[in-house]
Amino acid sequence: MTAEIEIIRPDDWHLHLRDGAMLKAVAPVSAASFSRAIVMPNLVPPVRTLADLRAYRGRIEAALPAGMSFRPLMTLYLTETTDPRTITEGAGSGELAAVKLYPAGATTNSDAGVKDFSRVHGVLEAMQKAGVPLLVHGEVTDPEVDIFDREAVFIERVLKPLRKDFPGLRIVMEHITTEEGASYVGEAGDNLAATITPQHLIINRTDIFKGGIRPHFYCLPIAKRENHRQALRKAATSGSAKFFLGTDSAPHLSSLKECACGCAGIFNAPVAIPYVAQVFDEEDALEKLEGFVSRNGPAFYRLPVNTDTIRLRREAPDKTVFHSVDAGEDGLVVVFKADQPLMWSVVEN
Ligand SMILES: NC(=O)N[C@@H](CC(=O)O)C(=O)O
Ligand SMILES: [Zn+2]
Ligand SMILES: [Zn+2]
Repeated sequence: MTAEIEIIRPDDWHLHLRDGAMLKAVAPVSAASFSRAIVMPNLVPPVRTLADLRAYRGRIEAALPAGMSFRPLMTLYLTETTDPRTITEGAGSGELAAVKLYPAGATTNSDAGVKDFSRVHGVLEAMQKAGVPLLVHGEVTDPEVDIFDREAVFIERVLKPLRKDFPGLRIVMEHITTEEGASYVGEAGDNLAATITPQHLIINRTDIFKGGIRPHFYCLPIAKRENHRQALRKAATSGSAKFFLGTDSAPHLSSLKECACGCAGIFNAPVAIPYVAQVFDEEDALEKLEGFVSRNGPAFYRLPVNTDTIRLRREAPDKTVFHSVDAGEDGLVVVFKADQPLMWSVVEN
């Protein structure tokens, strides 16, 4: 049955735009659906200084088609040598939206991340004071810890002690994938929130191996068992303002995913909103969709909600399918669930 809803234009609170030809290919795709995005700093080399951040913001703006309004919210990559004065200055000028913590080696392009947390205490203090959110890739890197347990162990070993040492620090646990993550965030105070991706609401770990290995379902943190997917759906549709959409759209060339040692990252920018709408529809929670995609994120980041709206339509099933985006000479980026018909689509206003 056809249905149509109108919601405030969404934002994406966790996005990888990359650089160069890839940036030019993917930035317009995100800008078509989202008004703003928190842009991840894991370039090679990472975005470490305010000069890096300004230059990268300029390249993003240059990659957007004329007349397309899209505001990149810029982040810095936390390293053991980040200068606390950078935080104070970036927060003061309004250029710095957040700082990203990657435990060294946890995920794609995280080699410059933090190994010894005692070395970033000064920076975290400056962030706490200035109210700058810390965004965490919440997985331990201890090779002894099973990949499916790394998020739950991170909460115990890193997040709990960190929150004790910095009770006023505002933290977003990025791309949560577990029951433990959802309940820890759900029960915590107002200064802890979480992003949830479309893929973790849709696939579980069995899907990664259905009929053969599916490289385009591989991202980090890796999808977990079905009970975890259910817990994430419950959290996202609960109406709690602590959970909001971060697509973690993370484009990699298909040649680097469909190979013997494929990279982690799912590219979902063209289909993120249709899939999230489908999830909320399946959960009978369409009235909560606007909170999750358009209201809870700005509330946490202390920004106004967007003033324009988008319309979403359910057709049964919609004929729209997305296969890939052309990243120039280097090749293609395959879209999440490529070639599958979408149940929902964004219609022009
Ligand atoms: N999610 C991923 O699997 N990959 C991301 C990094 C990240 O968000 O951890 C990437 O940059 O490719
Ligand atoms: Zn991550
Ligand atoms: Zn990411």
